[in-house]
Amino acid sequence: MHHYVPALGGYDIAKVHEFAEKNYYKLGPIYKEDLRALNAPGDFAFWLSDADDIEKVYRSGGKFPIRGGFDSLAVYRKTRPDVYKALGLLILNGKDWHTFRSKIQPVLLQPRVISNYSNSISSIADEMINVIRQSRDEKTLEIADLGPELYRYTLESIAFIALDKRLNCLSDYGTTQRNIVASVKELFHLEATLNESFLWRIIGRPYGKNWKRFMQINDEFTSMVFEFVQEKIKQLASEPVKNPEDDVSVLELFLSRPDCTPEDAVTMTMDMFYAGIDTTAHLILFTLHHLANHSDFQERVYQEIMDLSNGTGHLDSEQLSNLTFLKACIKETSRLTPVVPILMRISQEPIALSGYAIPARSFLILNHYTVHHRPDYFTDPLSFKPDRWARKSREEIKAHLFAVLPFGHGPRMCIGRRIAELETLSLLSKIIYNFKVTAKHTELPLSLKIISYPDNKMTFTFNERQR
Ligand code: HEM
Repeated sequence: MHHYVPALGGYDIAKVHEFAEKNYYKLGPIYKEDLRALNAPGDFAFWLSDADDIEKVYRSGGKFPIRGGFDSLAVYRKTRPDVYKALGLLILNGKDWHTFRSKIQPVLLQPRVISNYSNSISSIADEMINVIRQSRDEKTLEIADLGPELYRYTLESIAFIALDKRLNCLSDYGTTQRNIVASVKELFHLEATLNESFLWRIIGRPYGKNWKRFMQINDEFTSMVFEFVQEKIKQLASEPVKNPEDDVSVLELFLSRPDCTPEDAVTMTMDMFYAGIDTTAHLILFTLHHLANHSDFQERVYQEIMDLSNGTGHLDSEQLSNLTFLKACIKETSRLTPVVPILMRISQEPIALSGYAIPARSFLILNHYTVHHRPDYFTDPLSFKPDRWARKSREEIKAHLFAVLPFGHGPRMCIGRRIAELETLSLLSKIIYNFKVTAKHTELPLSLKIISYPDNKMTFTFNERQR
């Protein structure tokens, strides 16, 4: 554990995925860390880099798999019982988690509900294409750092899906919008920074300047979302009840459930802001990086878009789901440079892994990052090869089904998966239809702050395609 002591321990916590990979080669597919000095809910962490073990852990979670994380957010939400009557999906465990998830899952994971948004997300993606055009350097056609621009797209999309509300982060990017985008980004970083603090673990609560700022931003966002939800409740009271055949928003669906309170709707929306902005932006960013570095694959994606759209570039939700080669590129991106490289479960019962007896209440660290790069699972593992996900070659290489799971697995699987996929396919298909993209960097080093962040600015050049 001493490895993690800041400055002295030698581990850079932001590079823990790289240490874990080195440790796999030194110590094997399972090794243990002593957490007793950390006041953690479990005594030991077990790092797992074998896909069979990972499968066993996912399958042994039962109805209520336990996951840790978002500890600072949990402390904050407990200070606001006026709103956070339930702590939300990111934080809850056990039966309370299951009760909350049962209200939300039928809305967010239903394909029809999310595909209803495909036209709106397509318009938001069109606005993002304009942002790209306008943000380019006039002469070089380069955008020095695409990341911050993409957060505008993912925030706008999530706000629209969750709240039925356009924030105008793309078309009318004024001071208010800039503040919202900056605060959302800061929130996630603060959560990660606060949770890394050694002292927090010892004294049992977050503290200091970062904590104050974290509470302030959370308060501001909570009030904003609460207001939107109240507005919607008023609107629903004054407008006739919609025909169930009509398009109904996620917020209306939440509010129309007898078991879902306005506070539940606020909590879920806040979770969507937390978990749905940086993640999706990074998946788009990382995929674009690989396509920009492989012009042959980029051309294949372009041809696929041209074929499916009859040259128009416009694809409906069904056509988007038929972009099989682009989907393979996204999957290969998730393997090589995952947005969520490491996941976690807390064991509820003793479990045997790689021949060892692991006690209950242990942290099981699902080290997908290392699994993704193991040469015995993937030939030429450090190369970007989307064709390995084509149905035929997948059968040939017999990729372990639990090796690459970008959205997790089982009852706790990402509840925003369908939204993330819609946003990602919609924007990437429009980018590749409109531009030939090249990248300044060939490497993509990542740092971990709950999810992966690129170490460098992501600089791309966007040349208009000639048709
Ligand atoms: C590319 C984008 C995304 C990736 C890679 C991603 C990945 C993940 C992963 C790996 C988990 C944990 C699953 C597990 O423990 O088995 C998760 C959970 C979650 N995600 Fe996502 N996610 C993405 C986008 C989104 C979006 C857009 C939303 C919001 C709508 C969202 C909301 C959530 C929530 C609320 C949870 C907690 C679910 C629960 O514990 O019941 N995610 N996500």
